[in-house]
Amino acid sequence: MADLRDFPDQAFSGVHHGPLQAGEWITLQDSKGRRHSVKLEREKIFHTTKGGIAHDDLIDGPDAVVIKSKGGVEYLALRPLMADYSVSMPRGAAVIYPKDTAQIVTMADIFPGAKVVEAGAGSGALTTALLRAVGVHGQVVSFERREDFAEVARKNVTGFFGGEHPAWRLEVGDLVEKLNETDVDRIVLDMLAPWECVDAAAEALSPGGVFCAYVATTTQLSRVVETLRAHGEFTEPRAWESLVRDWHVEGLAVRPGHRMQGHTAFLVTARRMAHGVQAPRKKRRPAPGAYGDDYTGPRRGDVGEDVPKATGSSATDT
Ligand SMILES: C[S@@+](CC[C@H](N)C(=O)[O-])C[C@H]1O[C@@H](n2cnc3c(N)ncnc32)[C@H](O)[C@@H]1O
Repeated sequence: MADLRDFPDQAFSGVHHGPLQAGEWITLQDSKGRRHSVKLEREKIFHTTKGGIAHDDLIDGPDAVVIKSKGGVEYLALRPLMADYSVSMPRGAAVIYPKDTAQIVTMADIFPGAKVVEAGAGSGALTTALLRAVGVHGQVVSFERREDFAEVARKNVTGFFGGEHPAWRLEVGDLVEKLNETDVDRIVLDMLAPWECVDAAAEALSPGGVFCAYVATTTQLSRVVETLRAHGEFTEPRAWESLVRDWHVEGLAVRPGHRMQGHTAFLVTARRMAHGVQAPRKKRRPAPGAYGDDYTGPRRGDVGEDVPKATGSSATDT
């Protein structure tokens, strides 16, 4: 095995320099912003409605050029950034989009040299970002229970880094059954039922380690948060979502774009307490609709110091 100290800083960053090479993926973008991912191959033609573009006209030339199709239409030819690659690569399972990947890398505090566990690997979009963040001196162990998806992830991740990333191990199987790592710094879960993995995650995480789940629906969100609370040895979970809106900026016409990246999923993070140490919990009122027969405390709509007065007249406010 190679000595990791021999790797230069940019080894396995997925960033290429120098002339475009046969076998590389590039993005061709037309004047309307439509993008096409193209794998450069000798003697191949990229066909457009306005004539073809010969791959050979790009191979051995510089990155970031304008190339014309035979019919005279201009295309911008660029090496893709990681964010471009992750949304255009072949998919098995749905991928995490760059807006959420960015949140995960920062808010789950993925750092160079970290030991990270991830499930499920799906198509490998998040895996790519995790590997880039931990670098060659870190470790990412990805679990994927579907063999066909694991294969897609393997191809996408090695395709991006131009070879097997030395910090990556992909395990085919269920995280709950196969996870036997310890001293894990961060665990990131993107799956249907992350609450089923809370005990296994707690066993694997170091004190202070970060648990992060990405869930699409409010019912999943509620279940994972309540499971973390019930476990006891996690700090109070934090839940949020991010919405991204581009702006149109042209002369005096400066306004929000008409479309935005709205809901994709919620993120939940919590820190692992030391083994045997319970996190202090704020006293909570039962959620509306959860009053038991023997409950005599304040109810929504009561006026009290800690109970906001109900406004409006929805059915749950009565
Ligand atoms: C939405 S996909 C993950 C996509 C991935 N994060 C990406 O960015 O490409 C969810 C994946 O989790 C896998 N999965 C669900 N539960 C799992 C478990 N307990 N252990 C391992 N993989 C699991 C599913 O097979 C599926 O491929």
